[in-house]
Amino acid sequence: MAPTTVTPGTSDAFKPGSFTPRPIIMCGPSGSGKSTLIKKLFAEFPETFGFSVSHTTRKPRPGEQDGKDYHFVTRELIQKEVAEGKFVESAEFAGNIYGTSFAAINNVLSLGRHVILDIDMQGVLILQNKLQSSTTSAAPLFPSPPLFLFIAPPSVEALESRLRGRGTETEESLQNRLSIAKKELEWGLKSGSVDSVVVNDDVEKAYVELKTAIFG
Ligand SMILES: Nc1ncnc2c1ncn2[C@@H]1O[C@H](COP(=O)(O)OP(=O)(O)OP(=O)(O)O)[C@@H](O)[C@H]1O
Repeated sequence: MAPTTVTPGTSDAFKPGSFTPRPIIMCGPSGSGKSTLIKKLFAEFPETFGFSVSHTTRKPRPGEQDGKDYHFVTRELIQKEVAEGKFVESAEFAGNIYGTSFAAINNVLSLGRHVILDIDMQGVLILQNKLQSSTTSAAPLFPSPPLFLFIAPPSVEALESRLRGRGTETEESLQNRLSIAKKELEWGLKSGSVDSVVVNDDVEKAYVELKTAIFG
């Protein structure tokens, strides 16, 4: 049987203005297919989803615009704002700091779009902790509750073969990703860790499950 698809014109659940925009947190082991699924969502629903603009301390490349491609900031500023709790997550990569601020996410939500975030398990745990502490505070972190989704590979063996097939990893980084993946799977598949788990065996089937998790 052909998989059911959410087709424009047959449902209002994805039309701008007819849903409450939420942060959608996608996590799952490296190679589980997060980018593949996110790309499909943006291609099918370009008006429904938005990207948050990240901050970085690296210098702009030719053609890059401040506030559009990135918020280009100094190391001092981002470190201060991270310490003040203004960032959902931040990380140092190749000598530069990158991060996603709550303000960047809320900007997308204020445009009436769901905002998709691809965050690793450590980042999700930190965010879930912050959300828990913020329930007692007057200022919530987001205007609507985030949806936590875990994208799982069908098996660790399939994950390994996909990562090898992608051809982006050295043997060392592959082994490192696999050992982190085992811990992430243990956490993600445990009841209560996330709102929904999507097992990415067949990509089209996983995509339908993802849309059901988001649009209901
Ligand atoms: N259902 C699937 N069946 C087979 N291959 C898949 C499937 N889904 C994704 N892939 C392939 O697996 C590889 C990893 O997918 P992808 O890059 O989307 O993972 P990711 O979770 O975004 O990884 P990372 O966190 O490292 O960015 C890619 O080469 C992709 O084309």
